[in-house]
Amino acid sequence: MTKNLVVLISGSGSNLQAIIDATKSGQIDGRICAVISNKADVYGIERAKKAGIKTHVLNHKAYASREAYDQDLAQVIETYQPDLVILAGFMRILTANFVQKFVGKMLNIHPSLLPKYQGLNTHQRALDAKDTEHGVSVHFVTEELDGGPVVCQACIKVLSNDTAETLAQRIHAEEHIIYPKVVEWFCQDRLTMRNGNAWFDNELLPPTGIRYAEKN
Ligand SMILES: Nc1nc2c(c(=O)[nH]1)N[C@@H](CN(C=O)c1ccc(C(=O)N[C@@H](CCC(=O)O)C(=O)O)cc1)CN2
Ligand SMILES: NCC(=O)N[C@@H]1O[C@H](COP(=O)([O-])[O-])[C@@H](O)[C@H]1O
Repeated sequence: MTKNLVVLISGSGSNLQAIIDATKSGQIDGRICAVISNKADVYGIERAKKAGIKTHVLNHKAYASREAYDQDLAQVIETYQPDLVILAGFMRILTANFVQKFVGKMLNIHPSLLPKYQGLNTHQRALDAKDTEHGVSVHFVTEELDGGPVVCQACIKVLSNDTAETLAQRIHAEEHIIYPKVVEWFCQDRLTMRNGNAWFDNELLPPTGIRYAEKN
């Protein structure tokens, strides 16, 4: 059964575009019912409009508290009765009350090999630590920031001349492959979150999830 998807963004929306393309190609058996951004004038909104997808802008700066924002955000999302909420570069920390409404059906993509480098500025942190490998993780969202069970990771080698920008470019390429793939699995009912763990085809996934092919 085609799943209802709602995508949350804050910026360029290249991961949104990858998921739009994957729904249009039939890779993902899902329909993006709405795209919601916490920032106006971001290219991700243009991408959604070009694809004929309903858009909402909920500016967090217009709210007195994170709780108040999250209450309105949840209300908008729930009107679409989503089977899956997809955070695609959504840059707001979500409250426990919000997460509880969607736990087990909310995914995030994070630009590090979790549990390394939860939070922000992951590429520079990997360079500063002189890591030889870096990568991206797709995980279920829980109250703990970037601490939810990992579903899938893609790994890249860090090159001697890499900068945060060149790492981000190469990580983006991996993101645009693994995020649509994970959403595809969820829409096939192959992926679940149970008791704080991620399960794939009824097998418990390891803490680092499924490792996508090693890439340079
Ligand atoms: N409760 C949760 N909320 C969110 C999760 C999560 O796992 N649990 N994932 C993040 C996504 N994310 C990293 O992948 C992330 C997003 C935003 C921040 C952050 O520090 N945001 C600041 C504002 C930063 C800004 O506006 O540039 C904030 O919210 O005050 C850290 C990590 C999404 N939410
Ligand atoms: N902490 C969350 C975070 O940093 N997410 C990162 O934001 C970018 C969004 O790009 P996009 O808007 O082009 O999809 C992506 O690289 C994603 O991993």
